[in-house]
Amino acid sequence: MKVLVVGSGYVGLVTGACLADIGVEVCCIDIDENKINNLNKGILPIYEPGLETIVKRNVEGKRLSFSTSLAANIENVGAIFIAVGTPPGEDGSADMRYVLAVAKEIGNCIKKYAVVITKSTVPVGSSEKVRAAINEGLQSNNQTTTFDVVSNPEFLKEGAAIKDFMSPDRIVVGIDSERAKETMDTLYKPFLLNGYRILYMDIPSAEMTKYAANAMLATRISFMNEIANLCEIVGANITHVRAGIGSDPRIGKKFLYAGVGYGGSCFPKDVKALVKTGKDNGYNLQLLEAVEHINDAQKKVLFKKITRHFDNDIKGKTIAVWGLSFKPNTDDIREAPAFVLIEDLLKAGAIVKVFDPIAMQEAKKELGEKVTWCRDVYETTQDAGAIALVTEWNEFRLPNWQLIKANMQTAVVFDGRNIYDDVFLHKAGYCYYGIGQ
Ligand SMILES: NC(=O)C1=CN([C@@H]2O[C@H](COP(=O)(O)OP(=O)(O)OC[C@H]3O[C@@H](n4cnc5c(N)ncnc54)[C@H](O)[C@@H]3O)[C@@H](O)[C@H]2O)C=CC1
Ligand SMILES: O=C(O)[C@H]1O[C@H](OP(=O)(O)OP(=O)(O)OC[C@H]2O[C@@H](n3ccc(=O)[nH]c3=O)[C@H](O)[C@@H]2O)[C@H](O)[C@@H](O)[C@@H]1O
Repeated sequence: MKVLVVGSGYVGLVTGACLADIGVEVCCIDIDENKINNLNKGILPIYEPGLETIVKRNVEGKRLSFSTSLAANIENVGAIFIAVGTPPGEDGSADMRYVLAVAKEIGNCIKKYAVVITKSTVPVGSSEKVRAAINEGLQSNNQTTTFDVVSNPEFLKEGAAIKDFMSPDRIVVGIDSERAKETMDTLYKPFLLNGYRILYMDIPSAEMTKYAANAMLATRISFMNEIANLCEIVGANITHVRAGIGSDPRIGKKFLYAGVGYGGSCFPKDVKALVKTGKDNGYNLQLLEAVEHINDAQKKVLFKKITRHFDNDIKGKTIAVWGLSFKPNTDDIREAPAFVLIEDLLKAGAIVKVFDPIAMQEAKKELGEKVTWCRDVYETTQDAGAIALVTEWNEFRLPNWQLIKANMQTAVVFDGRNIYDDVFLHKAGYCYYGIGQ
């Protein structure tokens, strides 16, 4: 089957590359000419472990191509994935403009039955809007081509996207036609070697499942951050508490790490969008409003600890910030907690030296000359009064603490992800602050 993937960002590229890798003929479309030109030269717009190899293999195998034109590539296509962005609008709702523009374009040029699959994260009711936009395109061209719409939200995590796509826990498919189900079975069954995990359901339930999943995960994180903050006040340790509650299988071990708040392109925007969907329907999602407020406050926790340690005077002090991406193994800096910390440090008059193994190029676009860009963690600590660990990259886990201490004016570590052993660092002569301990 020939497939189009519209939107060659994170989700579009991973979807296109993974489908090509099982033998499907895929063309990835994007309106960003620069992105497509680069992809045609083998330059990827994102850093994602393993993706470059798969893209290269399938381009060479002539199963994967890139283009700016949907119309020029639509002939004999059996399925079209819509994987464009749905950023937050000013009122927090998901901005559907890009999805609907693609739907209309599909209506303008589709000549043969195809299944139109929404992979972008979209609010309940959006698939009907997609259907209407395709029909609008068809009518304005006096066409009567038949098509089906399907909701197929994506659950991949950045940094582990290939594994998540190739070996998914589940594939959620919202559907209202048997013919479309055949297409979805054909495309997805090859990925389900370890059992049958396509969950078919009605379209609104599939759309809601995506938001409910992200909102649940965000809730767990805010919950743990609140408990961590209370642990600090009452003298408990969140690391022990996490182990204690996580070993109950009803709770589970994953996604219980307290830290500096969740970031990324999805949790913040999807929680906001779900709250807005509630409001639009006369329902106040109080829990999720609290989840968002707690997260905003948590992004300020390291700054508060730093200023408290230095008696509210960090003017002229150098602070070494380790990690800029919103989590390790990605260069994505969207809503990354590091930027909230850096802005607060700069406002308070601190000198900020930063290092990230992958995200520096992206971060430079945001921060310009406001901070000192360093080649490694050691350079950040030259004359520094403190280290603030924000992103838990592997290479930050066991640096040469002796060397670092010799560089620093005062040996203080603020560990925003609880990756260091406080006893070990105390012995090494450091003053250590974690989260919730
Ligand atoms: N990034 C992630 O890890 C995940 C994202 N999602 C959802 O998937 C959707 C896409 O997210 P990302 O891939 O991160 O976005 P992105 O911003 O990386 O990529 C979107 C791409 O769509 C292109 N585009 C916009 N309008 C277009 C049009 N009319 N025709 C062709 N291309 C067009 C843009 O140029 C851009 O390259 C969002 O709804 C997001 O919530 C879902 C799961 C994971
Ligand atoms: O809809 C999406 O886009 C995706 O959003 C998240 O994936 P992602 O944003 O890539 O990253 P996560 O690994 O979920 O981390 C999100 C944030 O939560 C933080 N986090 C995560 C786990 C934890 O225990 N504690 C914690 O603070 C991370 O540091 C990061 O800032 C979901 O995990 C994916 O399933 C979903 O498909």
